Amino acid sequence: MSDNWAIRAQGVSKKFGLTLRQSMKYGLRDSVRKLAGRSSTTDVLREGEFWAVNDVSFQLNGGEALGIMGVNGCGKTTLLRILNGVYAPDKGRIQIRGRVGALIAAGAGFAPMLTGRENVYVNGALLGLSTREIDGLMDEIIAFSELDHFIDLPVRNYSSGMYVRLGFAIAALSRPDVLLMDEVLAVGDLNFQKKCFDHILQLKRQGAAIILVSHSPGAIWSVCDRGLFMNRGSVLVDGPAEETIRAYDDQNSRNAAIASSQFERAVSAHYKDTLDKEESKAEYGHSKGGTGDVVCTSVTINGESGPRIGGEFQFKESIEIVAEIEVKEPQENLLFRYTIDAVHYRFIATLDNYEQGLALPKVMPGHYVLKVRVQAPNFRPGAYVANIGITRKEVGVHLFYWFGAARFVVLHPRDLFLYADSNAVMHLNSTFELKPSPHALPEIANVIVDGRSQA
Ligand SMILES: Nc1ncnc2c1ncn2[C@@H]1O[C@H](COP(=O)(O)OP(=O)(O)OP(=O)(O)O)[C@@H](O)[C@H]1O
Repeated sequence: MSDNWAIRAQGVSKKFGLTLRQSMKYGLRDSVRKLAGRSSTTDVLREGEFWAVNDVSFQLNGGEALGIMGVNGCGKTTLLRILNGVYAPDKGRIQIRGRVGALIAAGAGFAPMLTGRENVYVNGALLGLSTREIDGLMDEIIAFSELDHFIDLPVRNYSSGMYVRLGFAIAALSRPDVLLMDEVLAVGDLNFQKKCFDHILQLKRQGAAIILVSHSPGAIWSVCDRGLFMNRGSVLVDGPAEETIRAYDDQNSRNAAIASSQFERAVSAHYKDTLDKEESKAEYGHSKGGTGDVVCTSVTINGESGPRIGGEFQFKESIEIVAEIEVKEPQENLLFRYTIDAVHYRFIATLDNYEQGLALPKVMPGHYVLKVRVQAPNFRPGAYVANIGITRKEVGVHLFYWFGAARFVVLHPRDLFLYADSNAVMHLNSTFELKPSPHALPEIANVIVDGRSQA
């Protein structure tokens, strides 16, 4: 194990009570037990408590940056607060070498009645700087934060962006050995964010250990070498930044699928009465309808080896959509059409038996299974929904429709995308080529040949 470590966390856990009342009751009880010299109950969960951070261990060396990702409420900020000494862990041990600069919540740690300048002195002293050192840093802090004459106004009048500017300038310019940054940087405007990231990278080059909590894959990608992906207080991935980003993307895709189906169920329940009567409400929630001459009783999406629990597929994995169909009256020129929705867009693709070369001039009453195989679909990682519509070719009336009939998730390919972008849904097969221009210097021409670097 390297001796250049700046942070060591071993089995760190922190629990909270679900209600303030309960937390206060347990807190009081624990204090009394401590005073009476009895063993503490901090390392077990009592009724109404949960682990906000659960058995987290990692080591970070000087000059390394660690990104922490995870959905809201998974324990990222609590972990930062433990590292910063705001919370004592209920279990486990933290060791930190050197001065810790932290920006965890906008405005936290500032006395509202004091001016920005006075707060710099207070915070600088808390960081262990002498008054002389703070004097020496003051101009740099004012210039970096771009607060100008606002530095002499009480901070209670600051905007949230101004809090962040001052908070970052104090934390990052006080020559920290460890810098802890929460998502709060996103409050600043884009120019300021860029300046902060440049400064963070500079600190890293100078040997500081950086921990950055962010929901932005771009921020993690550009700053961090390693990442932790957290879920419900625990670390599920501790690895290269790309692995962490992919785990986070995959979880977001799954959550989007679950949230959209829950939303749909809630709206369906709300509209249930009207739904049964109305026939042509083309929205989620009014999810099924039509004349009923043909009905589809189930839609499942299978992978190459059969049904997929959770509807999860690898990127470009072929899918098979299987529908159970009941035809109640003889039908001519039957048309089955699937439409696919992405998280932000409706109807990004349609699949229709006529377009795909299957004419159905006459279909007699009975039960059928409709199978549609899609070879290597080019959906980017994300969550998708399949809707089915059944009509006759020449008649516009829907015999049946079902919005949100099935959902599936395309997982992040291990080695292709850096991160998913929920606005981009299609992957276009293409080739990239980089060749030296005819005017290139001979050195460049020797390095790049047909898009491949040569040693
Ligand atoms: N002081 C507290 N008292 C009780 N519960 C708390 C407290 N602070 C955080 N929690 C709970 O602990 C869990 C983890 O919260 P935390 O703020 O660490 O999550 P997070 O991953 O930083 O979320 P976000 O991405 O929304 O910032 C949440 O369920 C939250 O409600």
